[in-house]
Amino acid sequence: MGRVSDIPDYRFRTFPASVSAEGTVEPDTAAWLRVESQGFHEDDPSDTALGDAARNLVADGRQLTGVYVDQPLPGSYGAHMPVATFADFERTINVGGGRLLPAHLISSVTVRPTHRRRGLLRRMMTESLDRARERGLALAALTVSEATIYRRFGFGIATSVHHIDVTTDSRFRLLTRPSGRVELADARVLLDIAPRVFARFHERSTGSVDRQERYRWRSAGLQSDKGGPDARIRAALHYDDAGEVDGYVAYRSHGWDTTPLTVQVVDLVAASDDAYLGLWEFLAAIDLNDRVRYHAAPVDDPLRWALADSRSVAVTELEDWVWLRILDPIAAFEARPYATEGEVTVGVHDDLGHAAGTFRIAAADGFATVTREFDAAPEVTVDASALGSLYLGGADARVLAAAGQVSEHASGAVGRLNRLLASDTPIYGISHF
Ligand SMILES: CC(=O)SCCNC(=O)CCNC(=O)[C@H](O)C(C)(C)COP(=O)(O)OP(=O)(O)OC[C@H]1O[C@@H](n2cnc3c(N)ncnc32)[C@H](O)[C@@H]1OP(=O)(O)O
Repeated sequence: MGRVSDIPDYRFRTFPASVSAEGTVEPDTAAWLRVESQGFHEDDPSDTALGDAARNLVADGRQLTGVYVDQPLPGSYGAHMPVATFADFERTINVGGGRLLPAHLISSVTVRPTHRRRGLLRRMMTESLDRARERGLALAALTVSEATIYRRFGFGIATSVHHIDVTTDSRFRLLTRPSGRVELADARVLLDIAPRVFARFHERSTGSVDRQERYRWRSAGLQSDKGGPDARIRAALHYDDAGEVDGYVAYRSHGWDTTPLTVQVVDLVAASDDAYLGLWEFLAAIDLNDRVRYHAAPVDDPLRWALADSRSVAVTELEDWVWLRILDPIAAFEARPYATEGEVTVGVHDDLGHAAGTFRIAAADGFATVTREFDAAPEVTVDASALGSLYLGGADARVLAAAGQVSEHASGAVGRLNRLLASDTPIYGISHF
């Protein structure tokens, strides 16, 4: 063993999450999950929670990266417990017009406090992005704990949500009645229904990221954070006029000791505008309750416009949600739709190289041809992070220019870029990973 002050040699290992045919969590997966829980200040997982979490990772097809030290100090965590965790897996993102583009999702990033700021995150991230690029993926995405970490790796805020508190007293009245009706259900039906309703939401909502396995189990009240069932979860379904379920809400009461009495939305998925408003009408009708709290409402929320008193909705927070990283500008910008015609030449700075270069985006008939330019001067310049923010149309190029994140080299180019990339539908997703 070296001197205790020495920085140890690190061993990086990437392996698939694994559970045996008999249901036993494979030891490396179990150790990785225990370290991840510690990194996010969660309880050390019970056997039930460990089993649930491991099966979810396997169902997601997650690749786990662990960083190991071979000779840990005596009495400290053993060599099987990683000092850092990282996971990646593949899911689609709706990039507009119902086009679903496969993307590289990154989550579960933790580094033990005793090993931080030695470049472990940087190495896990750069190697993961390299693997994604080799597999031909054009986009990477993550949701973040702190907004200061990932810009340096080329990620930019692409979608946002509002946290809202809705007062459900007599002022809550919809201006028009949504079609269909709502009925209560045993939350366990969501195990099957939730993915089907979500798939319809995913296809209609630009910015939506396909969901990981855990969502349906949690919404069905079958997996609490501590493992095992969550008996407080309740559910309601929205039926369209043909009797088909096109929306659901899973919710729980905060209990009698909360003032005002509060119902928390755990998950609300609507595959139609009527389902969204119908579910809100239901939530507002719950008796012995004064307030409904929801932490993933659209920034452009139809509820506010649907109410006789828009002040029933209080926005308590604007949260950055999905951060996008363009790995292949040509494939990414040719995959999304375009509502207008036009062209602009964009220069991209990218410290990691993936999106670096000058690209001409020329859009016509809803599609764009994107070409790499070697001689043409860029009309605007951005870094990779701003490119990720602009990609879906969720960020306004004029606003990013005012913020110093887009530089204009040809008069009017920022306005042209903004018109070219504007989305013809609101940008909204409800998956956190
Ligand atoms: C997608 C997700 O999973 S989000 C969850 C992120 N995880 C957490 O918040 C859990 C608690 N935090 C941690 O575990 C660690 O502090 C981590 C993962 C954030 C950082 O890990 P480290 O190994 O210390 O990062 P590393 O040494 O590779 O630093 C890479 C760069 O990020 C910077 N950085 C690291 N952490 C932070 C931070 N919290 N805020 C701002 N900058 C940061 C470093 O200064 C360094 O910058 P540079 O390379 O440009 O000089």
